[in-house]
Amino acid sequence: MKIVKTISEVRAAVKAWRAEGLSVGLVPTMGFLHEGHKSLIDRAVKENDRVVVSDFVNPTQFGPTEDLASYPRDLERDATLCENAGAALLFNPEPSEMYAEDACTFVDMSGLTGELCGKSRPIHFRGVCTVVSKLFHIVAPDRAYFGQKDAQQLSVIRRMVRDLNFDIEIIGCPIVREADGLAKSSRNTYLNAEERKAALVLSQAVKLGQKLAADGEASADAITTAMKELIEKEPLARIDYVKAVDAVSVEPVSKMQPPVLVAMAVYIGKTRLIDNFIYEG
Ligand SMILES: Nc1ncnc2c1ncn2[C@@H]1O[C@H](COP(=O)(O)OP(=O)(O)OP(=O)(O)O)[C@@H](O)[C@H]1O
Ligand SMILES: CC(C)(CO)[C@@H](O)C(=O)[O-]
Ligand code: BAL
Repeated sequence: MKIVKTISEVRAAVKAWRAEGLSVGLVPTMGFLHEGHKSLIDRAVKENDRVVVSDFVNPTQFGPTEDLASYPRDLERDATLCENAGAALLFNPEPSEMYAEDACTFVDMSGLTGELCGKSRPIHFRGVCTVVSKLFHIVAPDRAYFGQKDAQQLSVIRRMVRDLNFDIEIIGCPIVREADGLAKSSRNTYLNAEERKAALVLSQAVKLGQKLAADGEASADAITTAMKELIEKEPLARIDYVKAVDAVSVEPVSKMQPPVLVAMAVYIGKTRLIDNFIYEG
């Protein structure tokens, strides 16, 4: 596996593969890779001749008071995981390689981003759409892989690909969890032992919501209220949002008319974690 830092090196590698008629998969990440990322890479390796993993903590998707500076990084460990998983190329650019100092073109969306993380992090999806568009242009993959853990991101990327006619298949991959249920996340490393225990309240709320929906509760409000009540019992937890939305339009729903995305962001101490489930009926 090659580790490259420039756009021209990525383009040269992809051009050579294309000349051989090979297919290409892309797994965009912000690094500090774990089993969740590995599940995306594994799937990409199965479905494509060559896989590119991007490892870039994208500054434009972080708000001014967010954790850009402290976001965990470990390129060496990431490279080992990617190589063992069978990736062909790890793209780890510096911010200056991705963004000219006078860059003034961004990809923004007027829908799908008004609720959930888009509401709490107002510039977030503009940054995500911009960097993912750039990665799509740089790598020009056949398929790109995203986790269901970032459910709104997946809906946003699907819509962007449709609206901007990217000729790329978007593959959504299921949430990978720790043995006790906590969704794997690079930000879990911020948690101390007490917070790690408290963080279980997110997956417990997911399980409760799933059970209520499966048992036939038709009111989205009844489900999210029960989930909030459970989370509020945990003293270290502070709810950012727990909300039910249409999984495609990301607009709030009152009835559990599938497909419904029930998503949450919860602070455990200072760490903001997300989790969700989709009710398919
Ligand atoms: N537990 C997981 N299961 C499945 N996919 C995941 C999981 N965690 C992250 N991903 C996916 O990996 C890709 C890269 O995500 P990212 O690098 O932000 O990882 P992360 O661990 O979610 O980090 P963060 O702490 O920022 O939430 C995204 O498509 C994301 O949805
Ligand atoms: C898609 C992504 C790599 C864009 O920076 C990021 O938002 C992430 O890791 O989910
Ligand atoms: N996986 C989402 C990246 C972020 O929180 O910025």
